[in-house]
Amino acid sequence: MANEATENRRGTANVRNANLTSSFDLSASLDHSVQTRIFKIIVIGDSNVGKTCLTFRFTGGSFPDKTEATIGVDFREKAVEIEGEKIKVQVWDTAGQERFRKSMVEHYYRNVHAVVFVYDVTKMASFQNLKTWVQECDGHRVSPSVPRVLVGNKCDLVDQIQVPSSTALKFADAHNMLLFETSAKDPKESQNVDSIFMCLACRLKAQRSLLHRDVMREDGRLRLGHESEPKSTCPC
Ligand SMILES: Nc1nc2c(ncn2[C@@H]2O[C@H](COP(=O)(O)OP(=O)(O)OP(=O)(O)O)[C@@H](O)[C@H]2O)c(=O)[nH]1
Repeated sequence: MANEATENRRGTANVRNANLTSSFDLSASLDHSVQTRIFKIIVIGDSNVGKTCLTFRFTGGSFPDKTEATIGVDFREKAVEIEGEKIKVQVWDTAGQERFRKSMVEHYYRNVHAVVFVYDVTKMASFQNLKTWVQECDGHRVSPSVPRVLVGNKCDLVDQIQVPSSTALKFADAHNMLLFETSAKDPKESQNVDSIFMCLACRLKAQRSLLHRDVMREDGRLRLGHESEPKSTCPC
């Protein structure tokens, strides 16, 4: 069971597909002072799509009254508990504007564990630009096996939606991503926003357990014990 340590809420994701690859290289950072693993998740996409608001909603549980364009990067962290393990989810809210990201891009992608691509469902251009964001990510040698999710934000603006779910789903499928359609603004969507990050955290934890088990298999000694580990209960 995946519990959020700070709020004890569970989210059910508005997930539109589920075909992520199941193995990837994960070497989560460790906060040595408290022996807590840290998962680094970066959030990228055009300026104004709502990256800051989504990260705020997840880490602080609210929608900010006012935001300004992110310069460089903002870090936000949230302590969560997954199957009894305390984990820090470290969210890197990156700048969408080119002039505010130039000097930081290398840092965004270094040792990243998961990537969240965001577009604005009311701005077709922000969806079309996703291919550029994917190229940038690939160009920084982020392994294709690092989990990626696609988030269509601002679903509360129902009368202004320009990007049909079916179109977004095709893109997500083609790029091996889960698709979430949600709103950082609508409080009713709060659990869905949480689910984006909790889903990734659960996958990262599960993948790491798999790697551990595989290592044990190679030396043969703990094989049976690890095969009987409980399976992950990832919300997606
Ligand atoms: N209606 C609605 N507005 C939103 C939502 N999320 C964000 N906004 C608004 O969209 C604008 C941009 O939000 P930000 O979170 O600052 O966007 P960003 O992607 O971080 O922008 P950069 O920092 O420039 O990359 C702000 O005016 C927010 O209030 C949402 O879910 N619904």
